[in-house]
Amino acid sequence: MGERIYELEHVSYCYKKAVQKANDDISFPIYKGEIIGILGPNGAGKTTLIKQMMGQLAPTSGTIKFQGQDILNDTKHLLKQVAYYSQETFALSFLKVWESLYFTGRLRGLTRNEAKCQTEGILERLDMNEYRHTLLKSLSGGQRRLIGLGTALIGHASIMILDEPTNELDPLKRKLVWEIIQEQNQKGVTIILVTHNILEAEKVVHRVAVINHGKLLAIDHVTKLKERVDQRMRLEVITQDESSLHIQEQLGVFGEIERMEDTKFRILIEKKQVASAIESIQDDRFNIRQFSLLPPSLEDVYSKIHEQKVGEWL
Ligand SMILES: Nc1ncnc2c1ncn2[C@@H]1O[C@H](COP(=O)(O)OP(=O)(O)OP(=O)(O)O)[C@@H](O)[C@H]1O
Repeated sequence: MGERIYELEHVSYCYKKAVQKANDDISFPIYKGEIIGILGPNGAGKTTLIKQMMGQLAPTSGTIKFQGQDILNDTKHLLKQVAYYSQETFALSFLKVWESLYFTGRLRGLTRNEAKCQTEGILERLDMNEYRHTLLKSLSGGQRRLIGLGTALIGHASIMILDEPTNELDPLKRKLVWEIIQEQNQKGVTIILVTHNILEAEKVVHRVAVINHGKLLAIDHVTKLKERVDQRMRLEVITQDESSLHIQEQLGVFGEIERMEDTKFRILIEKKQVASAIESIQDDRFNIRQFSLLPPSLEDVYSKIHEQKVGEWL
């Protein structure tokens, strides 16, 4: 699997006065050059884990090694190599957009010229040139997030930790961010990504770690995880309003059916029956407005993992 950049060994964290641990005995490695997604519901412990990986919180127990050394022994070494995109950008609120990028670059050791040049490149790439003199606090939530990503990009760190980089972004900006993440990875940057956007993340991440209630529930390559869920194809159909009342029974003959919304159904179909099912549903009596055929997805994996007992997917 290659060089281990991070090694988490039995990492736990308990906030003062908290009843439950925010992280509970988490162990896994992160490899050089990968994009690893850390998934889990609200309050699962993802941000706490990342703050520990940045040396901002010391584990209550367990160890986090960065390039073989306990990170708490040398956080300066870590900070030179890891760019962290946090959900909180308060510290930069009173800077202008260009200043937030330029000074972050200077803090990462860039010369004036390098910082200036990279600031220009990033403003261009993020399509934020027209806001260069605006204070960060006066930007919209999504625009602030983009500049937050910009501050992670400047200085060419070899590892990027991104906490919810697509939150609050419109579809085109989300697409841009996923493209930038892939571009960075192709240049050799290791990317650790926290996101709730499983559908979109699936297209870029190599491995995922799923956590809930502070515990690691699963960690593996996306393809390996997908092999462990129901392999039937998902045929999703949207019917015309008037036919939807009886349609469930009729469509049910093709496979296991689930009503997702009033006129939207999902049928699990054996691969060999897909062709005949698609031909049949086009008959007028089904009144189908739209259909799509999907293989098992990371979202299916995610749902399944949460239905099962802790430890069953490890
Ligand atoms: N500063 C804090 N003091 C006390 N408890 C905290 C603090 N920050 C987080 N917690 C608690 O720790 C647990 C994990 O929180 P964390 O922010 O790590 O979750 P998360 O997975 O990042 O959630 P989200 O997806 O909502 O951002 C939660 O129960 C949360 O209430």
